[in-house]
Amino acid sequence: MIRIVIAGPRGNMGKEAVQMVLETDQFELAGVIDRKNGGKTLADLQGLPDAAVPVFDDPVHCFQETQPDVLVDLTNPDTGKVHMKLALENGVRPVIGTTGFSEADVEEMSLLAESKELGAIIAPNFAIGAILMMKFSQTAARYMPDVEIIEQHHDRKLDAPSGTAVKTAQLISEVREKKKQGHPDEEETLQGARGADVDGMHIHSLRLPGLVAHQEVIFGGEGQTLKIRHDSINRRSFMPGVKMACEEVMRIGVLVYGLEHIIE
Ligand SMILES: NC(=O)C1=CN([C@@H]2O[C@H](COP(=O)(O)OP(=O)(O)OC[C@H]3O[C@@H](n4cnc5c(N)ncnc54)[C@H](OP(=O)(O)O)[C@@H]3O)[C@@H](O)[C@H]2O)C=CC1
Ligand SMILES: O=C(O)C1=N[C@H](C(=O)O)C[C@H](O)C1
Repeated sequence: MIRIVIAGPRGNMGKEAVQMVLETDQFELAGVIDRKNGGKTLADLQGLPDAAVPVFDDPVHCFQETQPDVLVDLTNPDTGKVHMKLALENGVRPVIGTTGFSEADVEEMSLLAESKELGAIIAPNFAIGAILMMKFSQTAARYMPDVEIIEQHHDRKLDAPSGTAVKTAQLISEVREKKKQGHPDEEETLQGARGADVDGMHIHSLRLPGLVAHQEVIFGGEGQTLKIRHDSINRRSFMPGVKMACEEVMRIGVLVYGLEHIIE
């Protein structure tokens, strides 16, 4: 039995994660972290299952009271970083779905996990199809190094570019020479027109109501283009990956950044 605490249970992702943990035989929902509802139970929260799971507003109090194995964090960038650090300091293995971690944040958490000899996972995207999109993009970039990334999300998203787009660019950077794309004399006559620049690759972020999470990686070569696209049309699409990460984090003793290291 793996005892799990979920931070952000009222959110889009948190609600689905609560449901998934309650429905999984080998998981037990030990508690949830919700800054607005400390002292209540899950059953008191609107739209959440009728379960006698304690709600804590203070993460350290939650870890001490419930002694969980795993923290699943689905909050926001600032809170996710604080929760991850507190989890590791209190002997709890973090599974972080929250995006907005910089390379320096990942490095800092990696050192902390190593010093505590605890498994930890930061997963910019839990959807299996999105992980395959990233892997396929890395393979394609070996042969077609000119590439741009277009990510599309709902308009409630706090961070841009998405964690998935940044991770995709990092994976591509591992296999291609650094290069500047477009015309060498290219100039933006409107700032931002060419998007964000990661090692010469451009990322374009769209935010619209009606979208969930979508990404297209477009490669260009002489006389041809290749498009690799993934769409999450609901948040249940992420749950098999969350489940897999909760199991895997119990088997490892270091930080893993990205589920592509787990799905070989
Ligand atoms: N890795 C992946 O596959 C995926 C990752 N994500 C990421 O997960 C995160 C959550 O996304 P989503 O569910 O759509 O966002 P929501 O805004 O729907 O949910 C975020 C939740 O976090 C809560 N929260 C905010 N601050 C705190 C805090 N200090 N303590 C405890 N809870 C807090 C909010 O509650 P309130 O503010 O009301 O207190 C809210 O319920 C984002 O970073 C997103 O990018 C999303 C989808 C997939
Ligand atoms: O905020 C979201 O919704 C999502 N965030 C993640 C990201 O930033 O890549 C994963 C997925 O795209 C949904």
